[in-house]
Amino acid sequence: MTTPGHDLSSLGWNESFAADLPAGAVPARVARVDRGAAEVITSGGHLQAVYSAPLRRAAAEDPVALPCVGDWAALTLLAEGRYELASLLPRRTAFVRGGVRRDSRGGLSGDSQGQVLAANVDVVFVAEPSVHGGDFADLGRIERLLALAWESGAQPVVVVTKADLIGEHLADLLADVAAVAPGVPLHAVASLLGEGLEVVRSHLSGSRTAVVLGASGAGKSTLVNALAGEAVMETQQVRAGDGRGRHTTVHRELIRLPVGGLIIDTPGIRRVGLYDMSQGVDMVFSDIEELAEQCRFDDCAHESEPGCAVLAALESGELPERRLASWRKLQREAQWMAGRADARVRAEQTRKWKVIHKSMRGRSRP
Ligand SMILES: Nc1nc2c(ncn2[C@@H]2O[C@H](COP(=O)(O)OP(=O)(O)OP(=O)(O)O)[C@@H](O)[C@H]2O)c(=O)[nH]1
Ligand SMILES: [Zn+2]
Repeated sequence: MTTPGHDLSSLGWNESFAADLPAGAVPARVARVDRGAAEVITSGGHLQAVYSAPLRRAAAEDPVALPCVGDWAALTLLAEGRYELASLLPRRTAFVRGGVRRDSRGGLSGDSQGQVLAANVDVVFVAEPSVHGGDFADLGRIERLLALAWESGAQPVVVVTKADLIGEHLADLLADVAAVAPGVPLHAVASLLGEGLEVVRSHLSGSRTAVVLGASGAGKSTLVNALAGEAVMETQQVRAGDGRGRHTTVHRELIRLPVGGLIIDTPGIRRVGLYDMSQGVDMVFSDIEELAEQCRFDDCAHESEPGCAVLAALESGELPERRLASWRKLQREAQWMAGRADARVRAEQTRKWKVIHKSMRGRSRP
């Protein structure tokens, strides 16, 4: 095993990853990916590493095997002095877009055509403004983003941003948000005023890696800059102010904060709220799942069944109507998405059979 420089631990390297590193390989974290190559950070600095032939073959079989930002990779030194990205260390967590099951996460044998958007994320900050376009924080959006966060395997943390805009009603709002985020740390910040940042920052200690999910204008970039203590991300004001488009700046996807900790920010992660989720829904609504276990019938649909614990909780006011509706809506979405993933697997199987048939026909011909 190579002894990594102290640099690597600031990138999130630890003994657990070290135990997975093949003998003689050089560890590196993927900062950005291109076609067939990745920009990685080693203890020696940034370098480009081309994918090995076995890695490319595995990726052709299943795109989940493709390196993505946040991955830890094993590099081997080629004769010409260049580095090759030989393999990926098993992922601890992953944001996967498109129907890859949890058990295949990070493995090299996903069962459908998924795409990994970010790997080895420890913390997911769900950013929701206290006030947004005249409305109060959107509880449904928080639930949806929490589902995605749980699905990834990372620890969700809800951050109510722009707390200065709601004034004296903050405590009431936080109580509402806490009710839709059982068991999830909840903080309020006013990034522009530098308030509430310390406790949010503490989730990054030990060089942990975070992503920030939230709607456009939720204050994600402002939050990251405030956490960093300097401008590491472009905010909407900057973009509007200097009139330059985003394309003019070199956009970093793995951002190391000067105060410690890392942030992954990619276009894919920015759009992740529009993608799918499934098991995450059960975790966000653990209170309803627990109620459902007490229903008289195992297959209770919580519509009109006698002895339904969910309806009883609704009746008593213990379970807010809005939350039940939100649960039903997200469940329907998750089912629809799961159905699409199944369809994709079926299409894939059909394709494989066609290939096999073709080769068999080819063989029987002279
Ligand atoms: N009042 C107040 N405004 C804030 C605060 N944080 C951010 N804003 C403002 O909200 C707007 C959006 O902030 P950004 O940080 O650019 O939002 P974003 O989530 O990164 O937006 P996208 O890049 O579009 O996804 C900017 O005009 C910020 O100045 C805050 O703590 N208080
Ligand atoms: Zn029921």
